[in-house]
Amino acid sequence: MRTAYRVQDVRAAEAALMARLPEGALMRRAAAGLAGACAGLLRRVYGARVVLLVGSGDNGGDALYAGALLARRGAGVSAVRLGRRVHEAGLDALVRAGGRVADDPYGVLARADLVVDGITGIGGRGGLRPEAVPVVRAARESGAVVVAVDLPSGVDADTGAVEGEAVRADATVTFGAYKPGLLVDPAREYAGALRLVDIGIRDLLPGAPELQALQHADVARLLPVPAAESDKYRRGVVGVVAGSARYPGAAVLAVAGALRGGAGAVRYVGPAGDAVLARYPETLVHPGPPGRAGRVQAWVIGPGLADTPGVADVLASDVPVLVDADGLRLLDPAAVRARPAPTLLTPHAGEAAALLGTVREDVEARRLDAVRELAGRYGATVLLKGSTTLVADPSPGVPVRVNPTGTPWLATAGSGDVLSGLTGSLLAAGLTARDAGSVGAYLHGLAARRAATGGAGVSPTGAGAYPYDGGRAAPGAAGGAPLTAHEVARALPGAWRDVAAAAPGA
Ligand SMILES: NC(=O)C1=CN([C@@H]2O[C@H](COP(=O)(O)OP(=O)(O)OC[C@H]3O[C@@H](n4cnc5c(N)ncnc54)[C@H](OP(=O)(O)O)[C@@H]3O)[C@@H](O)[C@H]2O)[C@@H](O)CC1
Ligand SMILES: [K+]
Repeated sequence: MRTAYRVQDVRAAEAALMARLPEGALMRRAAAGLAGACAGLLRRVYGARVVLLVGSGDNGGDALYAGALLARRGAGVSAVRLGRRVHEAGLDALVRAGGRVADDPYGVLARADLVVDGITGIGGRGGLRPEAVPVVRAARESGAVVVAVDLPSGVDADTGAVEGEAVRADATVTFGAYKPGLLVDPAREYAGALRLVDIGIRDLLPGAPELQALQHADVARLLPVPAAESDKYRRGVVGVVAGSARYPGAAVLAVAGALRGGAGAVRYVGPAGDAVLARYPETLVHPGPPGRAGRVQAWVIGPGLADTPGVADVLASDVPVLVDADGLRLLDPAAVRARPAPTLLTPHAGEAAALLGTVREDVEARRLDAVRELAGRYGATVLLKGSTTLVADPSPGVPVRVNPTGTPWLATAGSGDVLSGLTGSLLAAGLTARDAGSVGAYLHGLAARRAATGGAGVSPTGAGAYPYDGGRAAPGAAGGAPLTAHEVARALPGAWRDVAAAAPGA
């Protein structure tokens, strides 16, 4: 499992460790890790042209010490000063190693092989300052590999917000712990491939991180496995209330997901029974209302529902309920809060904005805050869809889960319907709402990657989600081809097998 910690927690852990270590030891560890990563990104260090963008603080200090190490290995290293101050000891080290301060930033950037962004790290406030903007643009346009130190400068470490412009890195080398902004959009997009350098603070961080990103082995442990004596009812029945005369396809896609989510049977309730049966004859079909359809262990309601009634009926049940799409528009917040059984809401940014009484752009700009706020307000688990899907528990202090397997190819009609069915099925099979949401999102993303790439190009270790292979690959840039929601559903069993193979002892 990858975890991310807030700046205040990282700083507290660093302070506790620094008190026990000689002066400068932590920065030397950070710089050594950074220089090693830079060397790995250069074909050859000797003779390579490296430009350091150096801000006022210790982030610039890291860049300068790493630059000194590269200069000692024969790189030509130039520092571009962008702050009001500079880390003097770091600058001394660079100059002693043969590096220099650039008189012509644009000239050295135009010839650079590698640019090290040390403008700001966890001490940065607001976006990039105006004087840094043209320099950062020149770095990007130079064609050099851009490596961010700790964080891409200009992104907010704790929230993942990006105000104005920020550095777009090919890779980010971060110290001690991931920061939330490295894993959550929009900042995640700026970070490129991630590498974590251990500087020894791990045991000094608090027990509960701010964020958790599951990997294959974590998901494998959570997958429902039928016992020898299981029958379809013991494995769980998921009820799917979806589709309408206008949108029968949503019912078919939600059922397609539900059939691949581990429940023993899928009960479809609604007007699209014929369309569902034509594609999936194994489905149990009932015209409704849900209260009369028979016993289920979890409900999914919402995809393609239009204005079909049923939401109140389902919310009144005593089993876990997943509400998506049109269901979100029709739900009564008081009824959600009053439920004794778990509720999982699965909005995209626009639906989340409607639930919060704000606009979509606001949710997209501060996804982590928005998902926590929604979960608190509704007393429900909330899965906020997006390229970095988030799952928040209603109890404060429980880490938010961030899904690492998303791909831009998933932004296709009907893929959310598949996710609803899949996740509801995991709920029926007995997973908690938080686990069902994070496992559902993980499998769904992985299935989309498999479908988009024809099964290739997906790392079975889960490391592929944040590729760091010495190259420039970033999530979503993994290649692939357009896909349909049906293809995502069809790729789910393969994704499931990939993940299950990572289980300890599998
Ligand atoms: N602590 C440790 O042991 C270790 C820390 N480590 C490293 O230190 C980093 C944190 O260092 P930090 O605290 O000095 O903050 P940092 O991010 O360099 O920026 C601070 C200065 O930048 C300025 N500034 C602010 N906003 C700005 C903006 N928008 N645009 C431009 N400038 C802006 C502002 O100064 P001002 O210019 O206002 O005088 C502010 O004082 C951390 O990310 C990691 O890399 C590692 O070596 C491991 C050990
Ligand atoms: K930086």
